[in-house]
Amino acid sequence: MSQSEQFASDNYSGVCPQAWKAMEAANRMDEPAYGEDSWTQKAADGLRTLFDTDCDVYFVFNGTAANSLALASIGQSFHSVICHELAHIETDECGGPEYASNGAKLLLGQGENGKLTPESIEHLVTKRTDIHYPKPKALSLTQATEVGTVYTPEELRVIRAVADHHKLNIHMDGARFANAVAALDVHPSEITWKAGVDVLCFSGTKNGLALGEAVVFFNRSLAEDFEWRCKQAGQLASKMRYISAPWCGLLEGDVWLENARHANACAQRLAEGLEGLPGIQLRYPRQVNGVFVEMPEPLQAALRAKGWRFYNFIGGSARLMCSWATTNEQVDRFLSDVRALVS
Ligand SMILES: Cc1ncc(COP(=O)(O)O)c(C=O)c1O
Ligand SMILES: C[C@H](O)[C@H](N)C(=O)O
Repeated sequence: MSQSEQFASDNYSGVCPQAWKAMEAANRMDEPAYGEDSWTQKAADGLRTLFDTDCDVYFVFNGTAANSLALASIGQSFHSVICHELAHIETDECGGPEYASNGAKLLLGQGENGKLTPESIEHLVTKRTDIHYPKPKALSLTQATEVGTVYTPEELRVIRAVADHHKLNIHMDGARFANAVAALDVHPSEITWKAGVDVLCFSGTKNGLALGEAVVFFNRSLAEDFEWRCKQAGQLASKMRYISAPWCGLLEGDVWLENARHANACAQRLAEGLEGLPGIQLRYPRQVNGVFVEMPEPLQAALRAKGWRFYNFIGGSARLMCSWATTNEQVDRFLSDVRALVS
């Protein structure tokens, strides 16, 4: 399958040139291991500059590890984590968060367009306060959400007020955090620590890296002993520079933001091209790099027969995901195939 036939996932894309160049630069000489290298220092400092705050930064291999270990740093085994019923930590991490925290329970909330509402949070926290109920301790928000929508700074502030009232820490699954920043056109701090987020799992994998997620603790008290947690979980890379150097490639000149803007723009082009075609309607508002459409089954089958790849997610809608590597030509070719099939 060539890149040109897929809208399956931003996880399918290759490494962006800037990250690759930084990887080559890090490959020129030996460097200390286990994060003691100059690239890891540079990448961590770069993220502190980006967020404009003195946060603790750690690099792990993938998003499930980042989410699981970050949540395990917030709550104990007898606690619970409130998340949306469509959250990746619930649907696609194979019990990772529960396992890493030795049993913390996920409490599933609701909300339109994949976003937890303050009311849903309030309900889950207050519906039971007896000793038999796992005590709510953390709130997990996915930004951008699994259905391609974003929490606005104001929505985050309202949720923070509820979290403060119930002494909850906030974890942010930032698998597509860059796309949310690009879509909202805000400074990254506006939708993280200034909105009361305690820890962010910032994905590099979906933003042009081969692998590598940054776990960014804005609430540094939660980061205590996190490196030991990573080591025990097999998430302390000996040659850490091969994760952190590409991160430097993303941070240099805000490549991370350009990659996200491009992916979002491709999704917008796709959504606009699909709008109004017979039998096709958007399932969720297109806000970042994913387009979720209701599409007749025969049309989906015909597109797949032509070699196009995409997942059916979230109630059967087709998810069309764009990445830094998506091209306008690819989008236009898909649209032309769809138009030919529906005419
Ligand atoms: C919303 C979301 N969170 C987290 C992840 C991290 O998953 P992985 O463990 O595959 O890197 C993904 C998928 O890649 C995702 O879509
Ligand atoms: C869902 C799957 O696990 C992956 N996170 C993706 O978005 O493609």
